[in-house]
Formats: sequence, structure tokens, C-alpha cells
Amino acid sequence: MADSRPHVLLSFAASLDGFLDDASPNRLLLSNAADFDRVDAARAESDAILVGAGTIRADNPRLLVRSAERRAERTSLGLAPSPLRVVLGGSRGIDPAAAVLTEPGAETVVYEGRRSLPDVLGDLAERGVRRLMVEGGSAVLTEFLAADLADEIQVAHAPFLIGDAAAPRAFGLPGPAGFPQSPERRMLLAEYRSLGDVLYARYLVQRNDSDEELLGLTIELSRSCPPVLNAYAVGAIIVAEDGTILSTGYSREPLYGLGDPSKNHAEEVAIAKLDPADPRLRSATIYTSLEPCSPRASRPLSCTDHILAAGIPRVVLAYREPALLAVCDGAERLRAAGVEVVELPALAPAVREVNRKVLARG
Ligand SMILES: Nc1nc(O)c(N)c(N[C@@H]2O[C@H](COP(=O)(O)O)[C@@H](O)[C@H]2O)n1
Repeated sequence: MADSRPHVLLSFAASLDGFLDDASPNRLLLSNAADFDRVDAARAESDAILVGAGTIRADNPRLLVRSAERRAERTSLGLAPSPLRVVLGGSRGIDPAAAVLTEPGAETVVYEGRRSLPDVLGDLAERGVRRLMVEGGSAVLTEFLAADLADEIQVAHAPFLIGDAAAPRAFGLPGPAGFPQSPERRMLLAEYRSLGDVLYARYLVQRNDSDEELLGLTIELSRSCPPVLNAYAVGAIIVAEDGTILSTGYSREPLYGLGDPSKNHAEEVAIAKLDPADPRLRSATIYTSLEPCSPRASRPLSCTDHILAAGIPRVVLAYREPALLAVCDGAERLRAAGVEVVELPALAPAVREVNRKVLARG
């Protein structure tokens, strides 16, 4: 992600055959209560929520954080109770009676006329927006993807089909150039889970193989960790010498065979997903948002032990563990064992931001 624009997250729910709605004038509910709550949490973590004028006309959303607890938490951090509301108004603009303009609770910016997406994103960055959630509709989602300006997709799959060509699809056809997220450029499946009868999946877009990019993806992965106040949220990615992503993990990610998921560490999960005899491990790099743990109370083997046992020769990390929850000497132990340890402290503030509640408590 370029520093000059926000991280862009596309969020939508679709039927199994990829429709955002049916063709009737009434709004179709694709998500369930648990999934709406997940979306509310994602809104609360964003600096702005963007929709197109068509969505305003069709659904007239308020685009506010619903949970009073989440609004209070934002306020305690010095933020507005709900993120900035952003509308791509297009040539027709929007109705002055629209809820985003009349309902209090957040500020609203409407971009009139045909503003290019890079122009809009640049303006939002200047307004302090670092994380932008795009909630639709189809034309807007398509435009972000086709322009390669989406960094992640969060999709809820509803367990039914629409099957009507008159209904809106999640993504239109972008034209001859197609989408950059092609079979040759697959996205990274960061997380999936069932929320009642809805299947939620989160995909991250990878643009290059640089250490900075891959380490940045671990920080995004760490946002999928079930939040707790007494343990860090960490993401890890194992990458083969040829750039192939071999596996991913995040703290407390459930993995069959590892035992109590509340004890699972990111690097441990990523390593456990691979066959220990996989020869690619011996020339791989493990990227981790936090220094690999050592020592560890929750299980006999620390992440440092797992990395050494797997024979991974290179570790890239963003943030050295501060002496709050434990005193960690993972980086020193790895170096002493001959592992190359690269630290990219420029990414440490983003790790601290994800872990702000743990660090504030510690
Ligand atoms: N590197 C790393 N990855 C994770 O996923 C983690 N949760 C942690 N946490 C740190 O590991 C140490 C031992 O933790 P527990 O015994 O599991 O509580 C400690 O230093 C934690 O802060 N580290």
C-alpha cells in the first residue's frame, strides 16, 4: 500500500452465485445478526466508510457504528463516535434528505462529479483517513478492484442463490484489461470462519515480494486475531525462496491438532500447517509482526524453538517484544543459532496500533 493513500478494504455480502441483492425494490438481507456485528466491528476500526450514490438511492444507509460500546471506545481514543461517511456522488449527486446527510453521528463528505479514485483517495489521506472501508455498490467495488486500488476484500457468503440476470452482481465486468486479481495473481486467504449459516472470508492483495510488503501483510493478518487483553495479536507468513507463500498464521487461529486455540501463536500455526519434511522450509523466510517468543509459559516449545526445528534460515520482524508481558530473547537466540534476523522498525508503529489495548494495559 502506498503511503499517500489509505488502506482500502472492500466489504460486502453476496449470495453463493455472487449477487449483492435480488431484483425486487426491497432490500434483501444476505447477512445474519452475527455477521452484521462483525461488519460493525470492522466499521469501528475504520477511519471512513465509502459508498456510491446508487447505494444511497437504493438503501439510504446511515453508515454509523451501531454498538454503543464501540462508539464509546472510539470516543475514548479521541476519535469521532463513527467514521467519516464518504459518498461518490457522481453527476447526479444525492438527495439532500439522505440519511448520511441528515442523521447525526458522523461527518459526511460527498464527492460530486467524476473524481478519479486516486484523486479521492489522495484527498481522504490528507483528511487523515488511513483505513477506508468500501461498502458498495457493485460499480464502486468493481472500479476499486479494476484500478488495483483495493488492499483487501471481506466477503460474507449467504447460503442461497439468486440466479436472476436483472439482479446486481458483486462485481461487474471491468472491460478487456480484466481485474489485476487474476489466476496469475491470486489473493492471500487471510481468514475464514462460519458465523451461523454465513461463511465469512477475508482476502489480502499482494503486490510485490519485498520484505516491507510481506511484513505489512503480517500486520494485516494480525487484525484477524480474536482480541484479548492479555496477549498480543501477531501475524506470520512463511515464504519460499521463489516468493511462493507457503503458509500463514495468526495468534489464536484455530488449527486442528494444535490443542487449545487460545494458546496458539502466529508463527507456531504457520509452521504447523506445513509438512516438517518440506524441503522449501530450509531456504524460506518467516515474516512475523512481533519478535518470535522465547521463553514461553503456555506451551513447552516457543516460536523460536519451532523456527529452529523447522530449519527456517531467515526471519523478518517488525516489532521487538517490549518487556511487559514477558522478557523475550527470541531475536538474540535466533541470531546466536545462525538465523538471519532482519528488523524493519518502520513498521513497528502499525504493530503497536493493532496491539494498543494490550500495550496500554501492560
Ligand atoms: N511471537 C509471538 N507470537 C504470538 O502469536 C504471540 N501470542 C506471542 N506472545 C508472546 O509469547 C510469549 C509467551 O506467551 P504465552 O506463554 O503464550 O502467554 C510472551 O512473550 C508473549 O508476549 N509472541
